[in-house]
Amino acid sequence: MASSSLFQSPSFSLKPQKPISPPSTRPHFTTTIKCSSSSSAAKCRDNIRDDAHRHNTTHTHHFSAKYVPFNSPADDTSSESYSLDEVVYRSQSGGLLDVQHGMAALKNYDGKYWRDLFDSRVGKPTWPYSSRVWSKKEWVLPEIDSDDIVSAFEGNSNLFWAERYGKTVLGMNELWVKHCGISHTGSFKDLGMTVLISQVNRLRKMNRPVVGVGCASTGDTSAALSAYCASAGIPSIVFLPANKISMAQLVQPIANGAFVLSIDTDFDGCMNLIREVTAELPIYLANSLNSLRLEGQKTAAIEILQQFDWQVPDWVIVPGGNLGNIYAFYKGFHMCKELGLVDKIPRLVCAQAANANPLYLHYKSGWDEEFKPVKANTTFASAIQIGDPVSIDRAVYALKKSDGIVEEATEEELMDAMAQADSTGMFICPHTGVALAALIKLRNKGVIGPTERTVVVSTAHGLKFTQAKIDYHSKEIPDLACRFANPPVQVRADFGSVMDVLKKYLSKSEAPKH
Ligand SMILES: Cc1ncc(COP(=O)(O)O)c(C=O)c1O
Ligand SMILES: N[C@@H](CCOP(=O)(O)O)C(=O)O
Repeated sequence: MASSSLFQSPSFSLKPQKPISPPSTRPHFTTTIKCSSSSSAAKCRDNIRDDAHRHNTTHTHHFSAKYVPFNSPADDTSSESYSLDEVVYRSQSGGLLDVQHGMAALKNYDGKYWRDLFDSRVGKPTWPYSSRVWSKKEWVLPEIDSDDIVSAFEGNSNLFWAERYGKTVLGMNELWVKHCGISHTGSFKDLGMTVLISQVNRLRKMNRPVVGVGCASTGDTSAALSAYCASAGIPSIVFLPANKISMAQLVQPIANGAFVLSIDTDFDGCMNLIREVTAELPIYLANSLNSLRLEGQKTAAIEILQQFDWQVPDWVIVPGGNLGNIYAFYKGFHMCKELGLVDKIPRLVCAQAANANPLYLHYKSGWDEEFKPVKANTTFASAIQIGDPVSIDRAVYALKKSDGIVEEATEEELMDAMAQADSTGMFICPHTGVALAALIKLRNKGVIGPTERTVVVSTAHGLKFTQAKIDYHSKEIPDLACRFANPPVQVRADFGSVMDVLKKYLSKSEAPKH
């Protein structure tokens, strides 16, 4: 992408680095709670993990979960299944797997029980339930010992009422943005990675031969993987497509001590390589091909319902790349319906960049033709520059079951949507721009109505993608008008010059409307 002359950026070499040693064993994230002077010695707590141990707050009622081939009938005991303690990513037929929960045991408790239980855990410094992923532990990894959990108290992300953007740009009263990128490593990947790395931690304590954890990445999975591994003292290995991820994303695994391979290919090439490598070496695969990740990511859907006090929104729009997340959202909503917490699920929209739109093309064919991967072209939404998504079957299933829609956004549409949203007080990533651009199209077509409650899922923090914003506001992007660019004004350092530009600016700006 174009670089800017208006903004000065610090120099940082993208040259491949010397191999970095894996991090040594370090303590996990813990929060120390000091004893008040009046508390008795018996009540005095070292940390919340020890406290949970003492009070056995991690009791899980013997719920269970296992891997089954994706789209297996629920509670089918006759067919292929695997313990979550096995290292397995594919079914015997080579298809995807899914984590299947023992629904009969979960159904012994009604919807109110689950709503009250989940609500009761919000905002308490209790291990591991302070994490909004682990506050749903019974529905995520019911059998893991809480001592094995590696958590940064993920989830609890802002569900933001986008009042001004909704009203002025879309004529909507009920536009909400779920800021999943306001999180430990700046993307929704933390939700899945806490689950996957906790399970790896458990496997390593069981002396299973897992020497490290690896992924291919467009920048966010690698950031989450390296942070959670570093926290648990587990080596991490990341395969990155050279020069295709942002500087802020690149520096994350470097800083967290991952072994970073910068490979001269695209994401799909990296994905093929990590699959081959993890089939040969005892390196555990951390991409969403591994269905454990989606167990954490599905809690974002449950959290949205909880934040709406268990009212169901009409629409949820999710930007899609490797296509695990759209299924994770479906699964979270569907479990809430099946277990009686709510009585319906929202319609889902998957939003793709037009430069990397294999799902959109498949949808436009009426799902009829066989899915064809594409060669993904460069897009400012670089984290979804993916042409051969591993979770295509999961995504199609989720969209069919939720009466869903797929929309696409051109570079101009996604960058304008991002810039316009930023101008109303957000600071979103280009992928969220893709989702907002999809929403604009669906509003213009009358598919989404003005009063329908709509949630746009913001998947990463805007601060990871500052170069894209700099390029836009510098108006340095070929073929883009950059309609909402707001470049800084160069002015001489004297009072008269400053007053001149200020008067010009103020004469153009509108008086506030009351
Ligand atoms: C910021 C961001 N948004 C959206 C996505 C798409 O998620 P998924 O691959 O699960 O479709 C990704 C990763 O692919 C991402 O990093
Ligand atoms: N955007 C992702 C791409 C890989 O997706 P995953 O969910 O399969 O790990 C990234 O940040 O790497």
